[in-house]
Amino acid sequence: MGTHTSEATLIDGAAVAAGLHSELRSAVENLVERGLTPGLAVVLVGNDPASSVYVRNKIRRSVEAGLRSFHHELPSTTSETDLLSLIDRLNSAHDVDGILVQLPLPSHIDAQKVTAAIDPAKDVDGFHPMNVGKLSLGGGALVPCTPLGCMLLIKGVRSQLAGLNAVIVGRSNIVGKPLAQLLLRENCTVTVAHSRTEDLPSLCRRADILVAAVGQPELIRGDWIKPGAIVIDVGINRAEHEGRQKLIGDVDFAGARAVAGALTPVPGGVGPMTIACLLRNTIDAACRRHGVSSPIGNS
Ligand SMILES: Nc1nc2c(c(=O)[nH]1)N[C@@H](CN(C=O)c1ccc(C(=O)N[C@@H](CCC(=O)O)C(=O)O)cc1)CN2
Repeated sequence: MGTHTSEATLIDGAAVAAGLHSELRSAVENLVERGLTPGLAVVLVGNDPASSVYVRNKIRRSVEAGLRSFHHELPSTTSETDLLSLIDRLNSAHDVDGILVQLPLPSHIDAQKVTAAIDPAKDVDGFHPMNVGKLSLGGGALVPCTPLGCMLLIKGVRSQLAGLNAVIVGRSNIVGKPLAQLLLRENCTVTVAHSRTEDLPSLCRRADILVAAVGQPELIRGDWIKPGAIVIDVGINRAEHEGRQKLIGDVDFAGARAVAGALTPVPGGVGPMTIACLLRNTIDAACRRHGVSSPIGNS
């Protein structure tokens, strides 16, 4: 990536997401004129405070974009059977194109069973085994929203990624694993690191693209970063600072800023892209279900 001397460019995820939202609003307008109003059903079980905020924002953004929005808020005592029968009804509902069950679910409910019960064609989270398989085989999948958002941000910095070394710290089904598939598809050399990886700092120093999705505040230090690298911080860790709640990423922001070429902040980086990509997936799912050409570009 050449010699690096200046401070990293900040990747403004909030601004990119705002641009995407306005593109999606126009796309929905276009579809409504053609007789199709995409519908998104959002299901929240329990009252986890962060999940409640995310769900509220998903509903607000869906309504702003002109989508039909369906909202199901269930108590934390809801049985797995009752949740599965709601999913059954949503699978059969003609006006529902996308179904999202907010995670995490209460511990008495098997999240994998719930995910697998969603019609893969309506699985706008991209978590169903059918979509996971299609993503790894290379086509036609609904792609998980956070990794999709990461890719849009990375490609906004650099459109050709072939041959670059990408290191993802974190192997979750929601972020690390699907993002590895997306980066492989771009011909990156991908390494997925985790808690048992030996000498993580040295591995990270080899990364042209470094993604931190591990849920450990400021784990990635400035001196773990290759000069000029693209650094994507997916971490959202909540901490008390002078009596106030503060969000901290998985990357030491100040340290990284002095070394990286481009860097996402927390908040305002990857997070806002997640909801924008959810709406994008809902529009895609609606177009596919109804055999209508999608008005959204493929970037
Ligand atoms: N069914 C799903 N559950 C969860 C997902 C998901 O993609 N599907 N991802 C996360 C939570 N999430 C969306 O659901 C999400 C996380 C963060 C943000 C966001 O905008 N973050 C802001 C900060 C907001 C704050 O104050 O907390 C930012 O980073 O700037 C949006 C959505 C787990 N569950």
